[in-house]
Amino acid sequence: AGGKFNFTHEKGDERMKLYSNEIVFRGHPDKICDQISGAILDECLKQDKYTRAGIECALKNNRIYIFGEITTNAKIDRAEIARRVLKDIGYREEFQVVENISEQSRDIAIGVDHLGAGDQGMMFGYACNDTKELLPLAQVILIKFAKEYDKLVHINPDVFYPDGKAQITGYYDQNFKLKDIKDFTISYQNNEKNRFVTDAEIKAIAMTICREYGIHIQSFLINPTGKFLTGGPYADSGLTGRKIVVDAYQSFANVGGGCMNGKDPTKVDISGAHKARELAKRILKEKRLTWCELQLSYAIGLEKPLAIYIDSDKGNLPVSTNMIEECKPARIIRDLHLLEPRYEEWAKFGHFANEE
Ligand SMILES: Nc1ncnc2c1ncn2[C@@H]1O[C@H](COP(=O)(O)OP(=O)(O)OP(=O)(O)O)[C@@H](O)[C@H]1O
Ligand code: MET
Repeated sequence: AGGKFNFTHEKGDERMKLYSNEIVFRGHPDKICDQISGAILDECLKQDKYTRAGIECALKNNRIYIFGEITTNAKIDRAEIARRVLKDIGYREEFQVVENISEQSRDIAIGVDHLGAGDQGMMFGYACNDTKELLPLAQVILIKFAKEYDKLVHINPDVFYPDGKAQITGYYDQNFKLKDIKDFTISYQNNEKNRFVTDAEIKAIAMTICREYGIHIQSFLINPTGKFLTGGPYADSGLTGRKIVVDAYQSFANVGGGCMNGKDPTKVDISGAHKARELAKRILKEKRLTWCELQLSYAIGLEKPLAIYIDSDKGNLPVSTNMIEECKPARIIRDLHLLEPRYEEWAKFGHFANEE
């Protein structure tokens, strides 16, 4: 097992290196915006598979702003969708919605209508043999933890509130294999009535998940300010696309910079990223690699990717002509079924958290 980081140790130096990764919970303000963007896109795609959308949200206190570009024949109530998402996450307040949407620029549409990429940009895909999910172990642990926390919020909403996040600072050996966790940092919003009991419940969840992988947690840092009662958009405003690292590989791979949420798949920020992940997994298995990282790049309006770069523990790997064909946006959309309405789901715990 291992990852793309290969720590060189001095001869006889057995010390482990420390590396960290993080996740945010479904009720984190930025993640709320990601899920609303995804949910609006899903509703549009259900009714009109030719929908073009770049939907962004901002959230502060009880007001949600929805803006961006949507060209669709779908008849949807965006405000209602936003309120439904907030309720599903566990927010019980009334939210005001402000909208400002226009159609996609005709100048952009010309290129996309001719099957060209919806934007320029770089997208990275990554896979490693740490886990059966082909993701780094510390990432898998945090995804499982965030999913368990989400269950707690729904089972016991008067005690556990939706906002929060978690971070692992792990000890890694020279093959970049997670050996143990130095600090499991957890910030969870709660009613602050019985922290002794609720902290114990939270710790038990983390320990149970880690035990499955033979990982020991040396120390917990729980709500390190001492208190986390005020949360959600009352403590921190939210924006779509501000958690792009959580959405992808939680710091274990490079980041292209584009957001994957609220964008229809003619936009390569979403389709290119999912294709890069699929190719990384495929190449990893075919070539029995420890890790594989792939970069795709596109120009707006052009069909073929400008370049594909494949890196791995066995060095750079060649790119086939077939691979370039596969990476044309229309092929990706068809092959990966990207017109299915799964975008809200993908925004919840990261885009690669629910792969079959
Ligand atoms: N017709 C056009 N042709 C080429 N470039 C355009 C066209 N119209 C707009 N642009 C440029 O593309 C930019 C959009 O790129 P940007 O990377 O900000 O997109 P995004 O997908 O909304 O955001 P992010 O990548 O941060 O998630 C616009 O701000 C503008 O500079
Ligand atoms: N928001 C734009 C759209 O709707 C995409 C980014 S600008 C190239 O197409």
